[in-house]
This record gives sequence, structure tokens and C-alpha cells, in this order.
Amino acid sequence: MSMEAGAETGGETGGECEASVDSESAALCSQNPGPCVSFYNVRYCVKERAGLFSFKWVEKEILKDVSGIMNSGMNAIMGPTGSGKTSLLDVIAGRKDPRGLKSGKVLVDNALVTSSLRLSCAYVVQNDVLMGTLTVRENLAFSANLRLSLAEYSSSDKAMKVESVIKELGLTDCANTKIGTEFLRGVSGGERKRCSIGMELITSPSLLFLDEPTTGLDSNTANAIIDLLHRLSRSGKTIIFSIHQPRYSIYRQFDHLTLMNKGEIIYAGSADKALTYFEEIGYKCEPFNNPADFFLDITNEAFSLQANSSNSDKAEDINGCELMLVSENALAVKYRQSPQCCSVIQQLQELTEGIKPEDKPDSDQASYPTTFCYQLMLVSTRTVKNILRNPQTSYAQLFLNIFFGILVGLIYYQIPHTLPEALQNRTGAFFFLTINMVFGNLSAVELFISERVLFIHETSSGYYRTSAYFLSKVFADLLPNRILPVFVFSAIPYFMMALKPEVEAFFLYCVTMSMISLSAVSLAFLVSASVGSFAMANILIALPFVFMMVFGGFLVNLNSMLSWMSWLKWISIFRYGFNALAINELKGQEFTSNYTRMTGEMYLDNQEIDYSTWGFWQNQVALMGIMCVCLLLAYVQLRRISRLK
Ligand SMILES: Nc1ncnc2c1ncn2[C@@H]1O[C@H](COP(=O)(O)OP(=O)(O)OP(=O)(O)O)[C@@H](O)[C@H]1O
Repeated sequence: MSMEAGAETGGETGGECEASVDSESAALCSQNPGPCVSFYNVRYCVKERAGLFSFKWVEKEILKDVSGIMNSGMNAIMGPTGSGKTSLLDVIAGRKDPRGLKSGKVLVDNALVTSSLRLSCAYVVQNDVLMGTLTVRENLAFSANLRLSLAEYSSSDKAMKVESVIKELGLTDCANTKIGTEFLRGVSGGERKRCSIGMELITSPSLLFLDEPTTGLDSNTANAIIDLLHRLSRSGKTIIFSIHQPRYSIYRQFDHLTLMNKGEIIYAGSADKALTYFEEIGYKCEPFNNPADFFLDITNEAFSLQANSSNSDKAEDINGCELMLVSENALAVKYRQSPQCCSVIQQLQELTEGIKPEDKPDSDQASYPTTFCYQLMLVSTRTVKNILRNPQTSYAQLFLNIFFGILVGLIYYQIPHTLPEALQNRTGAFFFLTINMVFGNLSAVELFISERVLFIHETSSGYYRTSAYFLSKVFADLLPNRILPVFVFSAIPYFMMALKPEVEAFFLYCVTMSMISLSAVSLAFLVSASVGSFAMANILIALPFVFMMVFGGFLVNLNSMLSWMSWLKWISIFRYGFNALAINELKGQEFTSNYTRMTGEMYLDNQEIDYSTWGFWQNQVALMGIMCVCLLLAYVQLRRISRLK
């Protein structure tokens, strides 16, 4: 946001500064102003099901024709719960689904908000989203490295920027402390919130949005956070935040107050003139009462008055402003009739003179400040660090594989070449190994679910491309959690079971086991990228695995199946894996009993398994195909995750 533009707006909206900002803020407007955010006639609706089992959707209006102007300084949006504070903040910040916006426009410095403009402002979400295994400094450095352009900032510039943010936010003492996870005690709630704000301040935004920055913090910490925001606002930033019920020491730091009730504005203007306004319309705040508590009380009182009032829906003309009162909200009606509202509407009319209702912002694609390879490197480094500092899953995976490897080896210990054990035990072992390989990878469903919120926040804030995140997660998970344990698991039983003692056979056996593992993992990734909860993911992954197992060719003879069902064998990881393992082991072997002699080929013929060279490799190709399709679909699903609320 350019300073020139801000200064220009300061000039154009000079009336607003006079009308609604106290003397300190007025000085601020003229010295070093942040951008001016204005919005007018904003109507926002969400769709809800008409009933629990209904297919009909009804529209619920959550913002009812709201308009306002917010200038440089501290702009608070207050109101009781469910009044629409967060919705208004999100609409202004462009974080809400634009399909719900039925009318109205949001302007920053008199211009419609574009994607790149939206990325240049900062948004701090209510529940801090930070990587818990990284320290405060590492988190800030991650933000700096990805969000500051390589062309403009050298590595030392970025490091200096991180240090200056740490100093500015008073995070020096905890800079090397980990943020903390559910299993790891980390920094305090206030430090966490300051770190979240720091992640955004790295880009030196002049416009900062915060969703309930004090929620969940004790009163002193909340005070410290608001002090910090107040200090930042004095350095020429427009700070817009929603807040529920602040104490007085917090309230008095607000420059501009927007009070919401039931999706409508009941007051917008200078925070220190709010009490006078309510006194004028008949609501007097008792001495020593906190204004914030008083405002919440009167919204509740207004509800009870409103229940008895029958004539609140009228059209009136006050001070030359035509107002259509379609509201049932008595305080909102009063506000619309007030000189404050008329003044805002007049200023908005001037500001939006050149803008037609059909005008849309340029649909420019916001560009990333860093390259794909650089993003891939940084996100992969973070993922590896996260795995190393939180290695429980990797250890569990490795130990489970060693345990099951030894167990399978003991169950099928030294399989003889005499019939019937030779064939029964070998085929049984291969099926058991395939089951272990597939179901042992169920933990892969957590890959994208556990970081879903972080991923949504970071991609919507322009940290990295979805592809960079996807590839970094896939590679960082595959090597330590899927490929290494597979080799351990494969090697142990191979020698214990006394399978074909040939290097080539062992190598092809390991390749097959890896392909089974990778295709099962890819299916788990697809499920993980498609749903948001573990419970749902577990159901969705167990179902195809069980079906694939039934159609694997071991539990049921596929040739005797109903023809309309038998096609399922073509998508069975179990069938391809089992066939490849059987061909690799049985081809070229001879098994005998007292009276008979049987070759491996005879058995494979009997099972209608093609044991030619292509017959073996077509199973690998099919497993590779399943893997590629699932990974591709997982990436598409990740791209489809909505970044909007
Ligand atoms: N996606 C949605 N679907 C259905 N209703 C919604 C949706 N988003 C918001 N609402 C409804 O809109 C109203 C305003 O919600 P919003 O979250 O903006 O309120 P709020 O003032 O921020 O509340 P709180 O202080 O409790 O967070 C609420 O009644 C809420 O239930």
C-alpha cells in the first residue's frame, strides 16, 4: 500500500477524520497514515439446509446492508456473540466466499480490492496457526524467507528483519523456544499470539486484520497485545480487529468503534464519542461501568424493548438522507437515522462516485515473491525438521515393521519344498505380507489432515504454491516412513522363510513390496487430502482396502465371481502385489511329494496368472498406475480445498 495513496485518501476523507477520530488520531492521519478501508451496502448471505434431512437450501442473511469507513489507527468491531463481527472482518479482508456477497463493495484507498492487494495486507487468525515443533525465531524466519522477495532482500536482510520483529514484539527471551504442540510444552499464550502477529509484520503491511486477538488470553496478556497493536497503529498502520468484550484499559485505546448487532451496525464512529451517542438516544452509562459491558447490555435490553414495539419498521427521511428502514433491530434503525450514519453515507457517496455497481476488481493473479524450487526447499526443510523433532510416528512405523517382519518369518519359518506345505505356505505368506504392507500404511491418512489448518492459512497468505507443499510433504513422508521401513520389513522374513536364494529374486521381491506400499500410501494420501477429519478418513480408507483384499485372488476365486462384480479385481492392489510376488518366487521352482512332482509354472497356470516377463512387469505397471492416479487426484483435492470461510 503506497504512502502516497494513503496520504491522498487522508485528504479526501478529511471530513471523516474530523467527524470520527479523536485529536491524537487526527494528528496521526496527517503525519503518516495507513490506508483507508471503506465498504458500502454490504449484504452477505450463507446457505443453510432447510431441515436436518432436507435437500432444500435457504439463504440466511448474516450482514444486512452495512457501510463504513475505517482510517489509520485502531478500528475495533465489537458486538455480542453471533452479531456478525467476524463475518464483517472477513468480508472486508476478502476471506469470505465471494458467492455469498449479494451486494456491496470494499475499497482500499478508493480502489476495488484485487488479489495482490489482498496478499499485501495481513490477517491474523483467531486460533494461532504456527508450526509447533519450530522455535519462535524459526517460524518468523520461515515467513520472512517465503514472503520477502529474493530480488529485494538478501539473506542477511531477512535475518535482520526477523531480529527487528523479535525485538519490536518483545519476543527476545523466548526467541529460541519452541512454539509447542499438544505433546510439547512451548511458549505462553501471549507469546504465541505475538509470534502470530510477528509472522504477518514480517512483510511490513500497512493494513492489518485480526480476528479476536485477545480471546483465550488472560486480561494482562490481552492488555499487552492491545498495547502492542496500539503502538503499531501509531507507526502508520490501519489495524482492524474484532473483539468481544474488552476491559476498559483496552477499550480506551480504540480510535474507531463499529458496534454490531444481529448483522447490522448500531454505531460506527469515534470510540470516545460512542457513550455520548447512546446517551443522546436514551441509554445512559452508569458511572464506573465499563463502556464495553454497557454496549452489550443495551443490545440485550434493546431486544426486550423491541419485542414490545410494533412500529419500528418505517421509512423516514432524516437530515436529507433517504433511509429505507427494513430492520427490526431498534438500535440499528436509530443509527441509520443518526447524523453520524448520514455523514458516513455522504462520504461514501463521494468516495465511490466513479465506481459503477457492475465494476469488478481486476482479476490479476497474485504472484509469489519466491520461486517454486526455493519454496520446495524451504517447505521440505521444515517438514524434515518437524519429523526429526517429532519422531514418534517414524519410530513406531519402523518398530512395527521389524516386529511384523520377525513374526511373519517365525510363522513361515524355513518353508520346505515338499507339497502341500511348499505352495500353501508360500502363497499364504505372500498374502499375509501384502496385507501387512497395505494396512501398515493406514497412518498415512494423517499427512494432510494434521496440517490442514496451517496449509489453508499459509497458502491463502501467499507463502507458497500448493504444488511445492504437496511435493515436499510427499517426499518427506515417503522416505523415512514408507520406503526405509519397507526394506527392513521385506528383508527380515525373506531370509527367515528361505525363499529363492537369488539376488535378482530378492531385488524384485523388494521392488514389489515397495510398489505395494507406495500405491497403498498414495490412496491414503488421496483420502487425507479429501476430508478434514480422522474419523471420516479412517472409514474412507478402510472400505477400499477391504474390498481390494476380497478381490485380491486369495480369498475368493475371481473366475467364479459374478461377472458384473469381477471388474473390481482390476483395481486391487492386493491382486497385483500377490501375483507379482508369486511369479517372482514360484517361476522356475519344483515342488515334490512322495507321489507327485509339480512346477511353479503349473500352479501359476492353474491360477490363470500370466508368468511371462511382461506378465510379471504388468503388475508393477498397474501398481505404478494406481500410485500416479491417486497422487494426481490427491494434488487436485488439495488445490480444491477452499481457502475462504
Ligand atoms: N457459514 C455459515 N453458515 C451458517 N451460519 C453462519 C455461517 N457463518 C456465520 N454464520 C452465522 O452468522 C452469524 C454471525 O456470525 P459471526 O461468526 O460473524 O459472529 P461473531 O459476532 O463473530 O460471533 P462470535 O463472537 O461468537 O465469534 C452467526 O449467527 C453465525 O451462526
